[in-house]
Amino acid sequence: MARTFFEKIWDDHVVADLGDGAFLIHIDRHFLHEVSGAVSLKEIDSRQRTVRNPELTFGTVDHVLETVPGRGMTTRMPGGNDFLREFTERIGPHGIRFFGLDDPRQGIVHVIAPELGAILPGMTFICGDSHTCTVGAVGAFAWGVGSSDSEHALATQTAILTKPKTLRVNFTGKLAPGVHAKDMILALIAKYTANGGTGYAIEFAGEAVRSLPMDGRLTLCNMAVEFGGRTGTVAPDEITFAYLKDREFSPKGDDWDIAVAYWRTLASDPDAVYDMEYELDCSTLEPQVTWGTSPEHSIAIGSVMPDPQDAAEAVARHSRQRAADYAEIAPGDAVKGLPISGAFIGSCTNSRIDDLRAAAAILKGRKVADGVTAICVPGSTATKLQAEAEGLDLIFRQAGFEWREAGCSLCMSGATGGESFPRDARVIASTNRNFEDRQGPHVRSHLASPVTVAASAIAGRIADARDLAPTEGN
Ligand SMILES: CC(C)[C@H](C(=O)O)[C@@H](O)C(=O)O
Ligand code: SF4
Repeated sequence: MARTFFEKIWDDHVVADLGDGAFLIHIDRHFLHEVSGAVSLKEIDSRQRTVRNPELTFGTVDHVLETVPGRGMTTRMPGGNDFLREFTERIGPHGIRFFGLDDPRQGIVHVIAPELGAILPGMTFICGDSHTCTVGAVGAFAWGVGSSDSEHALATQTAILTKPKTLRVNFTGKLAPGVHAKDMILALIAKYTANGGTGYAIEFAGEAVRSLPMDGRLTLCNMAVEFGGRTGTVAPDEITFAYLKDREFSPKGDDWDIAVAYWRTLASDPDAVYDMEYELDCSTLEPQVTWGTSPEHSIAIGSVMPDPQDAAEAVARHSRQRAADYAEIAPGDAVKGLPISGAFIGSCTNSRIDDLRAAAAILKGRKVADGVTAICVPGSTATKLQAEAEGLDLIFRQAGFEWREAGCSLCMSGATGGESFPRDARVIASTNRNFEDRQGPHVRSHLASPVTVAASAIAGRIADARDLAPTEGN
């Protein structure tokens, strides 16, 4: 029978059918970070269990770790030191590979896993983190789990799961210059709502996806969870293979050839049937920006906030009104032009080398507006070193951006009292969540691509990078 790409991976990993729709699935790779990882390791230790396959398990520190230059193993998050201490003390004795503070392989889990070739096509991959779906971009089944599932996987190298339905999203047409993967996923979520992908293993397909480099594919899959999806994936192709070749944990020599031959068999059979199909035309897609408190509150940058009363469902009408009140924006207001006091380029959505290159191309020869705190936090130490080797850090610094060490940083810590923007700030961010208080108390976060964030930092207000006059060298 014809099978989809997802069904092929699924079939290859079922250990047992447990009945009532539940399956026992083998886990090929398991990543831990200091927040959820500390909890699952503590559980394992308190029950005196051993880790079944430490060689398939990896750990790093990213969430609460300070990102200012010259940091030590410190955090601003109240109680964060407990996570750092518990995690770093407990991980070593289990023989799990750990990329700590001074390891060039340290960084946000979802950024380092593909960079290291620790996630490969056809694999199953979990982490106690909702954005684990990011790494499905290399052609894997990757999903976020709770700390008890992570504990279960540490002890058994398996997870219990119901089989998700399959959804193919066809991004048709070609992207116009200045329009990026972030715009694709924001527009998709706005079109089909933040629950549009609920219950599905999502495969992103179509011409616009095929021509995206790996960093853009990772951005797409990162926000599959903001779409409600169990996972986001892109079937592997030549771009995937070229990206993975010679990475630290990628197969080498003959093993590489054998692996690629297998990976080529993974794409969906031509007559495979998906449970659902969605479509988004990329040829007319504009850069996106959010106005409210959900990624679903996304609009083309030149358009105005829609009337909450136009939403079909009462729940959506209510949540849009609440979001409008929180964001202090009214129906008919333009988002472009709203003054900002903060700009953040970072997070597992958009902190990879392509993101930093694209933002630097906008920042080169320009200055961040007075009154704007602009911060760039590369997603991994390796990305930071690569950017520095290319001189991108200088461009960021000369423009007036802070250039930080790798980690999650201002992406979420506002909600937990860690690194955050000041109360009431309006900021633009390359992150994935614009929830209330996410980046600080009553901070209003507008989500956009790194180029839109860079252009806005320069303008001091939400701006369209395509409107910038050329500068010398640009
Ligand atoms: C702390 C962690 C468990 C959390 C998540 O699961 O997503 C974080 O990464 C986030 O983005 O809010
Ligand atoms: S960068 Fe943000 S969204 Fe990504 S894992 Fe870290 S806190 Fe979560």
